[in-house]
Amino acid sequence: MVADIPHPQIELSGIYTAYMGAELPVIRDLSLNIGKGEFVMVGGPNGAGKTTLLETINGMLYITHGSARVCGLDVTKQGVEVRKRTGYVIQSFAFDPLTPFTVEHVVMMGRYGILGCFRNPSEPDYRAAEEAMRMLDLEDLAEKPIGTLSGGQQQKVLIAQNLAKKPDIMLLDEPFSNLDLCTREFVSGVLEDISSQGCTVCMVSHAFDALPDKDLRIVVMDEGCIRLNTICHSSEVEDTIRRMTVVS
Ligand SMILES: Nc1ncnc2c1ncn2[C@@H]1O[C@H](COP(=O)(O)OP(=O)(O)OP(=O)(O)O)[C@@H](O)[C@H]1O
Repeated sequence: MVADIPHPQIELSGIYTAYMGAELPVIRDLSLNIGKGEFVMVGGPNGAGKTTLLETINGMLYITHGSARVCGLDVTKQGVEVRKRTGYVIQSFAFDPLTPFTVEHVVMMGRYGILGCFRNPSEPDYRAAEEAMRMLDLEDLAEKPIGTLSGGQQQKVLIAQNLAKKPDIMLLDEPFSNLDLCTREFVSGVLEDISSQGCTVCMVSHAFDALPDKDLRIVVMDEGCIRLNTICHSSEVEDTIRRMTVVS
């Protein structure tokens, strides 16, 4: 276990999270503190509750017991505010080939949640969207219809969309799943940059070959609980997670 964080940005204490209509909670008595700007890898076997953890932090799921504070906000009461400050790249999303939006439209959608209803984007919104596209090297694709892009290109657009929000926390569910090694390294570098600028990065991933060359927090889950919460160098992440998830 790792030392306490004096002012955690994500503060979960004894939480239980249930899906609507489900008899039992998926996450059970889970406590986790994450500090501002940390780079966190969440691992564990299929069905361990990793996505459920991200969606709990984001205020998308029903927390039946315990306390959850994110950016100083009570997740159960201020979920909308939490989501304005949080980017969330969901797992394996693919656009319909006929989706009528271009890449720049889709990236700009990242601004609409914080803009509010019936307000047109203004200069700072266009700037944020352009910067996000530049960071992900998408400028040449800006006017292409999103549905005509490859899976990996669409994945980069979704990351850019969330970066355009300028989030305090970036949650990513298997962001590397469609990416080749070179692109994984590139995206990992972008995530490392935003984390060193103070954005907390919390990533679920089964791919360990393109992590930033530094110490990361590793959270290993199983059956809705945290089995390990430690800090180790990225080169040790795969072994650490493998040791914890080996079938006995
Ligand atoms: N919408 C839902 N309604 C009810 N139960 C759900 C729902 N989504 C997930 N679950 C259940 O919650 C548990 C944890 O699922 P979750 O998607 O969080 O796992 P995971 O660790 O992200 O798995 P994977 O690595 O396969 O993506 C599973 O038992 C799953 O069946």
